Amino acid sequence: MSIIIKNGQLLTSEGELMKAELYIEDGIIKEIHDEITRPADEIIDANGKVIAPGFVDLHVHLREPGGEKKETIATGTQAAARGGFTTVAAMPNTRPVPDSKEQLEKIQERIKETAEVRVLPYASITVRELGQELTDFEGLKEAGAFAFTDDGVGIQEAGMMLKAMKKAAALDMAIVAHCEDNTLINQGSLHEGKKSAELGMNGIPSACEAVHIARDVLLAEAADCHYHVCHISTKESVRTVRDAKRHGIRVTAEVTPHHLLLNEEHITGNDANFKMNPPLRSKQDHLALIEGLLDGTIDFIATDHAPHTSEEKAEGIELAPFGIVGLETAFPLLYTEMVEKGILTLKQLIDFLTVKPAEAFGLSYGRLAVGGVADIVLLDLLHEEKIDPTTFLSKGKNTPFAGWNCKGWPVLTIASGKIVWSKEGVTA
Ligand SMILES: NC(=O)N[C@@H](CC(=O)O)C(=O)O
Ligand SMILES: [Zn+2]
Ligand SMILES: [Zn+2]
Repeated sequence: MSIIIKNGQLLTSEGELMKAELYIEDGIIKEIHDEITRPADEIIDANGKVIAPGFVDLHVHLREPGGEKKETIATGTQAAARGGFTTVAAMPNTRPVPDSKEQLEKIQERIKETAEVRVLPYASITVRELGQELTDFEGLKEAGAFAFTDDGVGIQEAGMMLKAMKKAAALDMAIVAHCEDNTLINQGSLHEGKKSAELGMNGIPSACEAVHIARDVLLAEAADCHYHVCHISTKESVRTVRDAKRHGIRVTAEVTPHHLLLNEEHITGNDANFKMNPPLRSKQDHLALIEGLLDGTIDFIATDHAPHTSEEKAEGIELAPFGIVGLETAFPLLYTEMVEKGILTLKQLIDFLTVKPAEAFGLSYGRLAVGGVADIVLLDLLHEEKIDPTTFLSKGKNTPFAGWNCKGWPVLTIASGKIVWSKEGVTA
């Protein structure tokens, strides 16, 4: 099976767009030139489109097994493909939790059978994510675990975290942390600040996240472990990661599109589509996250795609579960709100969604290179369209961005040399 992408535009390392054509065969990029004149089974006209590496999202919830009402590996990876993502790492807060070799092998089977794009499954740090007993790291690594995390809940005890980090370091694996101290949650559903006061709701203080990061960077230093911070959200957290990096500690961090684009002041009424963990923080936190991304403190962007049913989200802010979807809106939102507004360049944004997450975890994906795997997205930077959750391929429609007018829509996605999604009328 061979494909030629004609008349596209490629970003140079200097960030300039230049005309380019790609020849793909057997899942591999075989040629990149300004013009390619050889036959192929399929010809894609990319006139006016940017050719970028398929995006890499190292934080998604696919909900299978156990949460199939919210999402499945099939629907979640269809949503990924539509959003331009060709690699996603799936969180282990499923039922059952992938906390044994057997459970992870079952998930690998389902991925093989039903996934549209590459799925890297996380394994849990502790049995059933209960924080009491470490899982079988060796067995889970053998079964193909991407890294270890108890996402959804923080590791409460420093002693348990240190043990996990030492074991992970010995296996050259990363510990990926949802940073939340249970004694500081305060039964909150929003950030403790202006909005929680205004709505008369309990708030989650910034320290709830930052104390775990401060503790964990010291533990990572002691264990010489790669420690990764999920969905960083406060200015104190950014400061702590920045300081740890300065001291040579092996820490990386991700930020979500919603924390880059929103803060508590955007929350309208009692709408649970603004409820996620960590919560939307203050305007100052919001600005600190952008600054942290620009100065290299924060390594990359991950969506934390967290689908829930409409019934669950209709319960209002205090009762609904935490989480919003992100795969199908990440690029258009970030392009429109950050690139068009001059906060990031197009190259910076694409790097934060491709080569940066890949580099942080030593993955070979997220680059366009001859001899490399053909993971590609074509982007239409000019086409304007409003975000409409009813068109989502994800089962989750829970987004606070409905109705936002965006440019920069993915129009065709190729994963491992196979067209996995295309906008109507775009394929040859
Ligand atoms: N982010 C969220 O608000 N929710 C996530 C859990 C998590 O990422 O901590 C979920 O699983 O729904
Ligand atoms: Zn989390
Ligand atoms: Zn998550």
